[in-house]
Amino acid sequence: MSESPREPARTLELLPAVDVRDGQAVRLVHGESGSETAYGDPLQAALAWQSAGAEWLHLVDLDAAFGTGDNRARIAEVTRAMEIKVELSGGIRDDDTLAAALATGCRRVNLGTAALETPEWVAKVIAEHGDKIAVGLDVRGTTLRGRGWTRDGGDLYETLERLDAEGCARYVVTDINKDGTLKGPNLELLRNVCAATDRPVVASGGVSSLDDLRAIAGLVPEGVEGAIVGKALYAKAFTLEEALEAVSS
Ligand SMILES: O=C(O)c1ccccc1NCC(=O)[C@H](O)[C@H](O)COP(=O)(O)O
Repeated sequence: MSESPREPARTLELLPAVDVRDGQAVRLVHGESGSETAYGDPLQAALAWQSAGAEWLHLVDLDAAFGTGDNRARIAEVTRAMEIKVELSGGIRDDDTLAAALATGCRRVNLGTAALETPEWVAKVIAEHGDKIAVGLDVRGTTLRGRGWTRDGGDLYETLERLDAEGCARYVVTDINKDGTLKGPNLELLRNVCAATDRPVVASGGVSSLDDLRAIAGLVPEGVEGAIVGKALYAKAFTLEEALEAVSS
């Protein structure tokens, strides 16, 4: 085992996103319910990213995140069909939803609201499941947002310090103001989070170009491990093959 939770710097991992609402792959703007653009069958989207060479899939149950139902069966079907690693997000907040998520065979889950509202439970599952648990730090400014990003949930850096102390293995950091906008990632936020923790960070939200991915890849030595890419792939700003090539050196 390495002394630091961070592995030595290496190639940026790319996680194409499939966000599921009402059974369909969609993209939102700023994560806002009602701002959906639909992109069809989530399984077809996921299989396309896998065929294009992805090693990870970021799969989100938006209905579970918003409390408007769930896509549990669809999410399980997609996860089971994947040969690549899957990170599951959205509405995982208690023993039942965590057990259902892990039973799909996903590689890890991303907890958001629970880390803000039920910190004792999150500490317990971090202790039980180790690096199968990541925490999503979804922020506007430095204020965390939960319940599908609709409610304030405390200060980013105070929460990060607490989760670090509890042994959280990694963080998925999203600037909500950038998410789904194609306005570019918040590199300053990523740098600041990397400076505040020794755990790996997965960047999410706003990627619009190959240059954005190269800029995030430039933060690998500071602790960024991966980047989630949603809208840019669906909008065909670049292909996943081009993205993988751009971050491969
Ligand atoms: O991940 C969640 O739990 C979530 C909850 C509520 C709204 C959105 C949520 N996730 C969105 C994503 O993870 C996006 O797929 C990701 O940030 C990609 O963003 P972009 O590249 O800007 O499309």
